[in-house]
Amino acid sequence: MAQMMFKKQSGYIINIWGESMVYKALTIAGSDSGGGAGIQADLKTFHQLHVFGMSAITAVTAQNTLGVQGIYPLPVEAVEKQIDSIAVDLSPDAIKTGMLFSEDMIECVAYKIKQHRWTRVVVDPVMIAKGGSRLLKQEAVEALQRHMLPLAYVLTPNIPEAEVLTNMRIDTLEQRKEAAKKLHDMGVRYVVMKGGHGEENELVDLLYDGEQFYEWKSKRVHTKHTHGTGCTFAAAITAQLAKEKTIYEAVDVAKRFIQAAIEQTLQIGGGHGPTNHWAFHE
Ligand SMILES: Nc1ncnc2c1ncn2[C@@H]1O[C@H](COP(=O)(O)OP(=O)(O)OP(=O)(O)O)[C@@H](O)[C@H]1O
Ligand SMILES: Cc1ncc(COP(=O)(O)O)c(N)n1
Repeated sequence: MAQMMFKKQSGYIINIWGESMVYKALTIAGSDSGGGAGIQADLKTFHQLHVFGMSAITAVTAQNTLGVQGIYPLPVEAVEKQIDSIAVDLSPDAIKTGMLFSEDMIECVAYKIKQHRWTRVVVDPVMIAKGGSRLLKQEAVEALQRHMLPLAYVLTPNIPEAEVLTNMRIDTLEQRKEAAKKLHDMGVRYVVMKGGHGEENELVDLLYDGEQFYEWKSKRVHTKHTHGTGCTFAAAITAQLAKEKTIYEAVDVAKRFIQAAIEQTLQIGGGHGPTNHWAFHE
């Protein structure tokens, strides 16, 4: 869709000629029954950012704020079918991938992304849930490196995920930059390394575009209610890319989205509660 002046109305976007323009984003990820992460976080974020959300579910998790009680991967064929159904009829403007779980699933999703020639692809390399449950099998890490990184227009690792993907230890900002360069060399167009892990009061999210580094700094909110921060942040980037924003604009909105979602906490559940997807308004 061509970039043009527009205003928002009733959730979707009206262009200067009064025509409605609906931007669409697809998430290929796991379902979180608790609603704070995974597919549910992605769809809520797309909706709040005025993008029509679609999903292909890779696995169903029984999950709440206390942890993950069960993981039920879907057959690869079911994921292929969901993706094809969307592709033939509802061509997405941007794609996000989240929990992919197994080597087979990664191969299938990578094949489908190539087959449908989707290029605005945000890969969130989800590996381990907050409570410690594995959302990506150990033996599938290599498949993620080999098949997904070259397809990633944007990769959004947190620091532990960047360590696994680059096989290096990351303690300092310099090491984060070195890891971002490695990930770029592995085929990623834009690396967005999230700085949520750690104890510092100031968080730094880093963007590497192959030439320069850009930093987004924010104040750490001291709360345990951060379930789904990674998914929500990457989904906000995806929504902005669907609307043809640049990567810099997309990260900027995503950063403000997640900051508001963490600050204006909902305080639900007995454990790590979800973020507030209603908090940010564009
Ligand atoms: N306590 C916090 N206060 C403010 N911003 C935060 C906090 N925790 C995370 N963020 C922000 O949230 C986004 C996601 O970062 P994080 O590193 O937590 O991702 P993640 O590890 O994938 O998420 P999760 O821990 O939920 O799996 C980043 O923009 C990060 O800066
Ligand atoms: C189905 C599913 N996908 C992803 C995550 C990780 O969530 P996040 O890293 O955003 O907390 C999760 N807990 N459950």
